Amino acid sequence: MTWQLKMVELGSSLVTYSVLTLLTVMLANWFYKRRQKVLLIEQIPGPKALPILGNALEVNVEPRDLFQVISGGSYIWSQITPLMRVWAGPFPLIQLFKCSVVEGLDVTSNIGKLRLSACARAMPLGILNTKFFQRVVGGLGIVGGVLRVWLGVRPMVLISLPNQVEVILSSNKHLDKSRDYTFLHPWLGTGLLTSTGSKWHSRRKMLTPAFHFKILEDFLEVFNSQSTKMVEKLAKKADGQRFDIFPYITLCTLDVICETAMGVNIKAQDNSDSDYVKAVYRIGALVQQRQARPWLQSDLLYRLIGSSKEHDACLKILHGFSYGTIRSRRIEFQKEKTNKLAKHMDDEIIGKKRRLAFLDLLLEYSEEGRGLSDEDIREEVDTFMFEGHDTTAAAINWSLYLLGCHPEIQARVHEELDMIFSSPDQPVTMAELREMKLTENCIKEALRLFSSVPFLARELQEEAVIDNYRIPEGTTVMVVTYRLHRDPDQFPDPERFDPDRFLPENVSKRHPYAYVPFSAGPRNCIGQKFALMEEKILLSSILRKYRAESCTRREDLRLLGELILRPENGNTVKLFPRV
Ligand code: HEM
Repeated sequence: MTWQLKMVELGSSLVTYSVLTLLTVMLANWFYKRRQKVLLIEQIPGPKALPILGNALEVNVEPRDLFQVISGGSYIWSQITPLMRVWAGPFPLIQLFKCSVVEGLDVTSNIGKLRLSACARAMPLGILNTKFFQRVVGGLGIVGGVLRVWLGVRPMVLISLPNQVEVILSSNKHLDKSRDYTFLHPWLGTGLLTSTGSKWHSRRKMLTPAFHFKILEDFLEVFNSQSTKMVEKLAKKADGQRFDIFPYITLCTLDVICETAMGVNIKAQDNSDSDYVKAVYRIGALVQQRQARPWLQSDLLYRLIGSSKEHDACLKILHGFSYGTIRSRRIEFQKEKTNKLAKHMDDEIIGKKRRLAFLDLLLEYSEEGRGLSDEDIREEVDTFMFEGHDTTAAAINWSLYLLGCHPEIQARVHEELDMIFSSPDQPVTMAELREMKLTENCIKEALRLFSSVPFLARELQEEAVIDNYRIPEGTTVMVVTYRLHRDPDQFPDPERFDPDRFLPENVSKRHPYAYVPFSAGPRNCIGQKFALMEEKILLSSILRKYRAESCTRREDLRLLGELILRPENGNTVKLFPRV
């Protein structure tokens, strides 16, 4: 018996020993890999990072200051070297940007010292006037030319030079979105914006034809009718008094996207108090809040101390609306299919062709047996709702803002529009769209200075080499479009609003990745043609009737870089009827 007991004891201690050895080996392996990664990340200059916390204290600012933290912080370091590494806790984040010299900078080496006096001189540039800036400059004192950020234990690398951005955006390997997008999952699921791998590939292939210009042409009617309504609403405001035009434009773009994506006119311009409209706005703010506050990122903590109840209430309204629309369109779709021939003939006789919303196309794909469930369709429709209205609203507002600051350029746009249109109420067709060259260049230049989407982030699935820095797998790389678009080599005198930068002869001189408001490469914006058409129609419909004056000076602008980049205090303008 005793020898048997001994055998059992030996056996169990052998098991314990093996398990412990295995755990030790796994742990050692993890530490070794982690160490390798940290060593690589630490090659990239950046501010000193605390253990565990990394640079989390520097980035723990109000959401409204976060944009300045990233673009402003990157700016300081960019004076010294073009690549910046920041540790977001234990995670590094790297930013690539342009090396340029600011008067007063004391660059003692590639990793130089930034004197307070230099910072004080840099502040009037209007980019750096933030708490973060002062904290970094005052607290860290010496900064390397390149900024890497550790968000806790998470490394981030910020990039903003065209050749560096090309490495990430042109690649077929670096297609995965960073974990910051996961907070959109409850609303958007894994639709085109948030999905990865084979799901993203097959969806992208399926959805690309839905943005063919023949289909977009059908949407002209929606763009025209909704912009007419917006201009009517603005008539009451066109008395030379100051007002915030931002909500007028946003509600119009919301109406446009609802009608084009789901085929439903929610009349947001008439009823901005509807539950759906309110939920769309509120959920965007809640997602942003969560992204900016590390302690709200765990689901459990979000439930305990976050706004999860409000978040869920918004979701219920949003999903309820989308599913309701999908169900009723599906029933209609089935009926129509049965009566297809008769209906087709009716339409032919009265010369009318039914316009299809994106949802109808998805239903068609689903009926063709392409494996799209109602949930799959809902994900895509909600993605269009999310990506397709705030982005365009911001772009139109920024264009109008800049034209309102530059009356001489606005006068040229008025001249162009007067040449193209015989009356201010004439609906826009493809022919007029093609002719609005200066208007389009103004929109492009506004998107350069104030890109609706101010940052893009990818999580590397394999190592990337940027400017001889090896950036390990698992690192978040963030493209800071705001800085990229201010590269003086690509855009001389970068702060100047100059639509002629987009004349073909000037565009051809630039690096293909110098300008990426719609991202670039395989994961670029699928809706960019739609967006430009809509922007041209909405902006021109305002400018055909009114002259705009902006009430905020460029130097007084406060930027709010949340999911979308917008002016913190709205877009206050004065409108005057054109005679
Ligand atoms: C001025 C307007 C717009 C701007 C500046 C813009 C910008 C962008 C950017 C920068 C991305 C890449 C995002 C990332 O990588 O994180 C993107 C992706 C996307 N956009 Fe847009 N967008 C605009 C309008 C639209 C519209 C009107 C729609 C739909 C109707 C749309 C649908 C999408 C979708 C579905 C994606 C994901 C594409 C993919 O990952 O394959 N966007 N957009």
